[in-house]
Amino acid sequence: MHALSAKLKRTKGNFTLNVEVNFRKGITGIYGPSGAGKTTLLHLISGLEYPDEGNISIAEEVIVDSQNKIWTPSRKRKIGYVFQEGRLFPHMTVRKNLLFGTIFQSKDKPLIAFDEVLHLLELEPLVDKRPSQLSGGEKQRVAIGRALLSAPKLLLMDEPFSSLDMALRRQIIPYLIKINQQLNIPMLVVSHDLPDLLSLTRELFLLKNGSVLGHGKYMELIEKENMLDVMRGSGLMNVIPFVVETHDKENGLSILVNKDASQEIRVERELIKDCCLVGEQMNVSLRPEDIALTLKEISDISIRNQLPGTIVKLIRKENRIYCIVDVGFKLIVSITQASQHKMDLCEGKHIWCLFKSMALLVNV
Ligand SMILES: Nc1ncnc2c1ncn2[C@@H]1O[C@H](COP(=O)(O)OP(=O)(O)OP(=O)(O)O)[C@@H](O)[C@H]1O
Repeated sequence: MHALSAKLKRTKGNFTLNVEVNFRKGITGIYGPSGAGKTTLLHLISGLEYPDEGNISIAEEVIVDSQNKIWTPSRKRKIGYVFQEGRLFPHMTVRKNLLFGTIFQSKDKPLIAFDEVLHLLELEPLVDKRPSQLSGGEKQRVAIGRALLSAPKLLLMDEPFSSLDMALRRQIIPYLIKINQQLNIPMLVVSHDLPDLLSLTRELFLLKNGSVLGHGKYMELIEKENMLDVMRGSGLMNVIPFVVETHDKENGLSILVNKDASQEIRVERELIKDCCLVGEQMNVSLRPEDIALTLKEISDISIRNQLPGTIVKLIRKENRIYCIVDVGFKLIVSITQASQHKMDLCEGKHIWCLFKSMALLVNV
């Protein structure tokens, strides 16, 4: 069963959005360049804009159908919408801002109780403050809490990170992951920042010029050339889930393991001091340009991580070659054309991926 299905057409000036979407539960990242139609899509789903034609169903319930003249107003759609800048009421305390969400609950069973929202988003110390006394990340957490208290069947977030600096982004992401794990609702998160989105989800929906370019797992999309082109714009990244296996304090290293791959894969990361206990799960980012390829394992070298793999795809973009390498999970590696020629790299070739322990960036 699809949590959200829609077929929508909407023209604004020279721009036309014409899409068919089917979203499941869990987090989907809506990604695309500026002007692709991401916000328009969220506006149509939430009822802030009318489609010229089309239909929308949430959990199999039809809320819009232009042919049959069905139109459900925003407040009755049971959709939580978190705007870029939070949009809290400045004259109300955090408590009152949160309680505002509950007036939209209608007779339905709440998705989550008020106290649970406080706990989930760690808002207890903030309840008597006003928005002007909060940081950007705290405001964003209150806005998310308010949306959850409206008992939504669907949560929409438009650029939830863009008003936050890097440190605050890192703080918000675990809350969104917790919401996803604890509440069984679909979440659509719009962002034009690919690494941010990948910290949340690998499930992406790509839009360009008002049309759907692709929908699926990041690594599967990346193998398609036209999609790689779009994603290159905001910085391609490998984002891999790992669990902390041990902290080797003597050698200043943390050993991380990925058990989802076809075989267990261990990597070494410079000691992660402040966060992440043994057994904790985390996303680790690795830039495609921080991985080197060699034809054999190298023993006399300071690079700690050396993973054997097979090249499954080579994509040439200008002077750069993007190699998709299967090391148990797929990695995207960026090298120069000169290196490809020198090493005679081709699809199916067995190679080693080398990266320094310091190249692994810990997200959450
Ligand atoms: N009121 C309007 N009249 C005419 N064109 C509009 C109007 N509002 C938006 N557009 C155009 O619609 C297109 C899609 O805009 P939209 O805001 O949905 O894109 P987006 O993908 O969210 O972009 P961004 O990442 O920059 O926020 C853009 O080309 C924009 O210029």
